[in-house]
Amino acid sequence: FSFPPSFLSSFQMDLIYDACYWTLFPRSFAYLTIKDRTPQILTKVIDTLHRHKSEFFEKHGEEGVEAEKKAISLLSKLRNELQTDKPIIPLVDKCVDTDIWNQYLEYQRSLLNEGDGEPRWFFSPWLFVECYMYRRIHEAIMQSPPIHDFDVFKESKDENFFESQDSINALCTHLLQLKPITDLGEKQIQDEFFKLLQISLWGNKCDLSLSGGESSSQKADIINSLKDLKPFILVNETESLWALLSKLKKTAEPPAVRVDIVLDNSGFELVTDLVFADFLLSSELATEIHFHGKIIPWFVSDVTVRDFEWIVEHMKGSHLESMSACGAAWEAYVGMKKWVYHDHAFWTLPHPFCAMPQVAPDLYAELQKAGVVLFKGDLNYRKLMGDRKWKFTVPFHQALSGFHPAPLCSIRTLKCELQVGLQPGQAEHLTASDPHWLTTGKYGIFQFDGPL
Ligand SMILES: O=P(O)(O)OC[C@@]1(O)O[C@H](CO)[C@@H](O)[C@@H]1O
Ligand SMILES: [Mn+2]
Repeated sequence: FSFPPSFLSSFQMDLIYDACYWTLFPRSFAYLTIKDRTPQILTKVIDTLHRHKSEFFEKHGEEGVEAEKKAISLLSKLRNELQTDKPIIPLVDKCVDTDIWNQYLEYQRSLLNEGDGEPRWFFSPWLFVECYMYRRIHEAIMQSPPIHDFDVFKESKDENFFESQDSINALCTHLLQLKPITDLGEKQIQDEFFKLLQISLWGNKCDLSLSGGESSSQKADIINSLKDLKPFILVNETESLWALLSKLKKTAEPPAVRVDIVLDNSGFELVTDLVFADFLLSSELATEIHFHGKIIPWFVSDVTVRDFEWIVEHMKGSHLESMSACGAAWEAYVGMKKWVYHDHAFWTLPHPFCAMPQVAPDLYAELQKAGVVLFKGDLNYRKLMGDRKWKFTVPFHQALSGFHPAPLCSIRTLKCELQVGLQPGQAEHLTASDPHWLTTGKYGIFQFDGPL
């Protein structure tokens, strides 16, 4: 396709360029994601369906095999649309979010109307097309009953969990050794708080969409690596979170502190989040934890309710003692409603979070009940920041564009070109020493936006 597209005036080009990350700029990370990574993920999905053919037959007979063929043909069509830069077409399924998706596509169209342009795969905001791709995978499966609830990414998520067993067990052993946590001194509780928070941060390295669906499990000894990893935390505002939680513990009236965690990836990362959540309860820094996950398979490794339940169950059933002890405790937390799992269609829409009060007021009201909300991962960061091309030194609060349901934190490793809240010169310095610092997941941030 021609670049830059001939129907755009240079004024429109400037507007688009400034607004957010677009897929049209060759060599940008956004462009490469759509060009290389997403077709690879689609091919893997098709292959997964192929490999489950006999399972579909055993379960559903000939109908199952027909459904598998249908899903594969829809997915091949999708891959072809992407690779030949076709226009983005409306969804045709009938899910709770179908209309909102199609309205959003209409809105994208209206932005380009003047130049008679149309949103296409390589001519759209990156966040929009990338989310759309996963929504179309879901549509293909949904339209292929009786295999409509097959999770095409389940296998890789479960594999990540099994491959990380040793690290998981070491982490659980560490947590159990601290108990009863209320017997520890204040200083030790604080040290462990920072430690487990950093583990949850580095757990975010293990996502499967950056690796094109290839295995990305945790094999190293994470607890003993924290010291070496510390210099890679570019913004570290963990002290502010500690200060807020210790204050709430002393002053909350009635004495209840709710912490919400907007989850990212299943497998090792989810376990690090659950270990931290367990620590918050056991140290009485929080009295209830609310988790938020996705309603459909998303960005390969993101947590759905099935993954959440599967992990707790497999932890409990593990032959490794520490894992099974943690699994049993976690199942009990769920039973006592000290741990509550939520999901909401908003998390799998393409909207930035500043649109939440309008698009999903119920979810916004839910988050307002929290003492603090922790957002895990890179995609949540992109949505918090509206996937806009902010200057590196813009304050985190400003880039949130008014999104502030409660005090909040972002805990993410850097996997896209977006980063705010850096010191003047910090980005330039990083670029000089490590040109790919923004996209490899090697660096992390812990950013905090304080009380209302
Ligand atoms: O949200 P996560 O799991 O931390 O990361 C998801 C992610 O790998 O997907 C996109 C690339 O396809 C990137 O924006 C981002 O790095
Ligand atoms: Mn993810």
